[in-house]
Amino acid sequence: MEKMLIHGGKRLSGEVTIGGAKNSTVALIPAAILSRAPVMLTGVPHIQDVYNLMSILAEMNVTSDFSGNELRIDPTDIVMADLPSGKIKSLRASYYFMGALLGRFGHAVVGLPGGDDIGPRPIDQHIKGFEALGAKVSDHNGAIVLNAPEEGLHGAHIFLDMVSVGATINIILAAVTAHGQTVIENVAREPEIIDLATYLNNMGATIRGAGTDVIRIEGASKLAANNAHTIIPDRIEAGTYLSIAAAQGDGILVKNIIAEHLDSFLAKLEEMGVVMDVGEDSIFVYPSGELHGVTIKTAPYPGFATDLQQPLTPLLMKADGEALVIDTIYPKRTRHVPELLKMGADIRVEDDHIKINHSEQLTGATVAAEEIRAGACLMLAGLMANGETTITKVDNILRGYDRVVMKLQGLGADVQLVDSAS
Ligand SMILES: CC(=O)N[C@H]1[C@@H](OP(=O)(O)OP(=O)(O)OC[C@H]2O[C@@H](n3ccc(=O)[nH]c3=O)[C@H](O)[C@@H]2O)O[C@H](CO)[C@@H](O)[C@@H]1O
Ligand SMILES: C=C(OP(=O)(O)O)C(=O)O
Repeated sequence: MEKMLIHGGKRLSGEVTIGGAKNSTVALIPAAILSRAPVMLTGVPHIQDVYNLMSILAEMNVTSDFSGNELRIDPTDIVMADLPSGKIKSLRASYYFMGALLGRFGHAVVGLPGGDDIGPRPIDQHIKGFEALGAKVSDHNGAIVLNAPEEGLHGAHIFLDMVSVGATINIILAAVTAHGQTVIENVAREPEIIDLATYLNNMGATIRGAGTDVIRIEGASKLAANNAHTIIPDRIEAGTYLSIAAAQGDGILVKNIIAEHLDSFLAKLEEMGVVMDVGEDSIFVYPSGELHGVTIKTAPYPGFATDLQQPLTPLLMKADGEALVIDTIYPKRTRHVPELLKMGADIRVEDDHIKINHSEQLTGATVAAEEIRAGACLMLAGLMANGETTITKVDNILRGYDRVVMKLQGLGADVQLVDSAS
C-alpha cells in the first residue's frame, strides 16, 4: 500500500484540468451491461473505482479496454453471473449492478460493500423501488438476491421517502427495460443523474424529467449504444482544486468545469471573499486576501454537496472567526477532524456540528485518509502546512481522484507517492 508525502508551504500556480465525474462514471459503467452493442465512454477518469468496475465486468464475460481517457465496454457476450463477493465489495457503487442486472436478466445477486466510512448507507429506498417494479428481494448472507417475475418487471409509481442519488439511479436502471411506464417522485436532481439519463436515452431508453424531482420512464424492450458518451466533468474534483487554489494559489486556472454544477459552492467561496473569474468552462482563482468564516449546511443538489464540505475545511481555517459545517446528508462525516487536530488545527465536533476556528499555521504530521473526501481535506491541509505531511490509507484518495499526484505536481506542489514500506 502506498502513502502520500507532501512538503507543504509552497505557493502553487498554473493550470489544472478536471477529469470526468467519478460519481457519473461509477453508474455509467454498470449501466453499460444494458446495451446490446459495445459502449464507448470518453473523459473517463483514471481512478481505482474504474479499474475495480472493469474487473467486475470481466466476471460477467464483459470485456473492457481503457486507454487514454476512453473506455470501451463490450457486453455483447455477457453471461449472467452472481456477484456475492470479491471485487463487488470493493466499492459502494457496485450496488448499481443490482438495477443493471435486474434490468438485463431479471435476476441479480450482489454483495454489499462491507464497512461504512461516512456513516450508515442504507439501501431501503432502492429495494422499495425494485419491489414496486415487481422484483422479489431477499438478503442471503450479506448479498442481496433479486428476481423479477416470470413476465418481467412492470412499470410502477414510486415515491422516494428521501432524496437519494443511489436509489434514483438504481431504480432507473431497473425500470428502463420494464414493461410500461414508471414514475419516480422525489428523485435526486444531481447532474450525474442527468448524465446517466442522457447516456441511456442515447441507447434507446425514454427517460424524461432528469434534473427535476419527477422522472418518467417508458420501458424499452432492448437498448443498444450507438454513440460515444462524454462524461460530465467532476464537480467535486473541481471544487477540491478551487479550494486548493484559494488556499495556496498564486493564480490558478481550473479547466473543464461546468460552473452551474458548482453554484452553491461558488456562492460560499464568494461569501468567504475568494476572488474568481468564472469563464465558459473554466474558473481562474486569484490569490486570496482576507477570508471570512461562513456556515455550510450540506443538502441534496442544488444545495451544498456533502462531498465538498471536507475539501473546503482547510480553507475555512484560514478565515477570520468561527466557521460552522453541518452535514445533513452524512452527519457523521467527520473523520478528517481527529487528523486535522494532529496538524494543529482548531476544530471540534459538537452534536454533529463541526466548528472550525482560524488556525494560524498548520504543521506537517502523519495522518490517515479514512475516506475519500477526508483524504482530499488532508491533502490540502498538507499543502498548507509547514514541514512534511504523510498521508496513509491513500488508496481512499486514489480510488476517486484522477491522477492527483501528477495534477498537483503540475501546479508546483512537492508531493509524491511512496511505498508504505519505505
Ligand atoms: C443527496 C446527496 O447529497 N447524495 C450524495 C450521497 O449520495 P449517495 O448515493 O451515497 O447517498 P444517497 O443520495 O443515496 O443518500 C442520501 C441520504 O439518504 C439516505 N438513504 C439513501 C438511500 C436509501 O435507500 N435510504 C436512505 O436512508 C442516506 O443514508 C443519506 O443520508 O453521497 C454521495 C457520495 O458522497 C454524493 O455524491 C451524493 O451527492
Ligand atoms: C463517498 C464518496 O464516494 P462513494 O459513494 O463511492 O463511497 C464520495 O464520492 O465522496
